[in-house]
Amino acid sequence: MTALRLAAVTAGYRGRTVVRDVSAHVPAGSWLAVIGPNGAGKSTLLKSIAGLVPSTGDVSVDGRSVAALGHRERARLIGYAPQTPSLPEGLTVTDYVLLGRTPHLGPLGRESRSDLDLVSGVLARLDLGKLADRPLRTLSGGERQRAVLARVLAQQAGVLLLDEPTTGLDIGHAQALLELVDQLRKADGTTVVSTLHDLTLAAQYPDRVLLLDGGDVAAVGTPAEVLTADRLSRHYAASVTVLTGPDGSLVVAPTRR
Ligand SMILES: Nc1ncnc2c1ncn2[C@@H]1O[C@H](COP(=O)(O)OP(=O)(O)OP(=O)(O)O)[C@@H](O)[C@H]1O
Repeated sequence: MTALRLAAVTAGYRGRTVVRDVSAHVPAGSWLAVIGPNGAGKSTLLKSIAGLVPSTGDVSVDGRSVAALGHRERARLIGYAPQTPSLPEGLTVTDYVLLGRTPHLGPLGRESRSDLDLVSGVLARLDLGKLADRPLRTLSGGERQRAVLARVLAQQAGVLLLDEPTTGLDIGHAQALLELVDQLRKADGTTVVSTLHDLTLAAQYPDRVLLLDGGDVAAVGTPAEVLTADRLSRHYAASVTVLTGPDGSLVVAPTRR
C-alpha cells in the first residue's frame, strides 16, 4: 500500500514554468485523474512526479521524499508509462516488457523464472499473449500502447503514473485496460495517477479528478464535483452536456453549438 503526496509541485522547462503549485494527496489504492486542455501541463506534472523534469516542492511516497532516492529505488516505488515513448523497435514484446523487471533484478541483472512468469501473466491480461515473440516494430499503434502499459505493470511499482493510457486503443481494449488498472488498485493497493482526455472515462474510473488549466489547479474533487458542464465548457472552450448513464455514472457528451 503506497500513498503519494504532492506538496506545492512547480515544474517546467528551461526557465519556463508550466505547472504551478500543485498539491494533492493520493491515498494508497486510490486513483487520481489529471485532466485539462491541450498544453495545460498534465504530462509535465506526471514527468515531475517521475523525476524526469526539474521541479520544486516535494513529492513523497509513504512519507518519504522521492528526491532523496536513487534511480533504482524510485523505480521500485513509481512506475511511469509515457504518452509517446520511443521504443527499442528490434526487441520482442516479451523482452521489452521484461525491462520493467530491471529495478527488481539481482546484481547479475538476470531475470528468473518468476520474472518470466509474471511477464507472461501481464501479457495475457493485456491480450498480448499471441504477440509475445513479435518485434515491437511490427505492432499496430494500439498494440504498442498496450506493450508500454505491460512494461509498467511488470514493474509492480506501488504508484503507477499513466500518461493517456487509452490513446490509440479501441473502446474494448480501453475498457479492458482501465478495468485491469482498477483491479490492481483494489487487489494490491496500487495507487494510480493518470492523465485522461476522455472525460467519460475520467468520470467512471478514478476516485478524484484534478483539472489543470494553464499550469494551475482549476478544480479538484470527485468526478461529480469537477465534471460539470459549465466548468468543462469554460476550461476546454467546448460545448458539452453531462448526462447520467443507466448505472448512475456520468457521461460527458459533446453537443453541437
Ligand atoms: N520538453 C519541453 N520543452 C519545452 N517546453 C515543453 C516541453 N514539453 C512540453 N512543453 C510545453 O509545456 C506545456 C505543457 O505541456 P504538457 O505536455 O505538459 O501539456 P499536456 O497538458 O500534457 O498537453 P496535451 O493534452 O496536449 O498532451 C506546453 O506549452 C508545451 O509546449
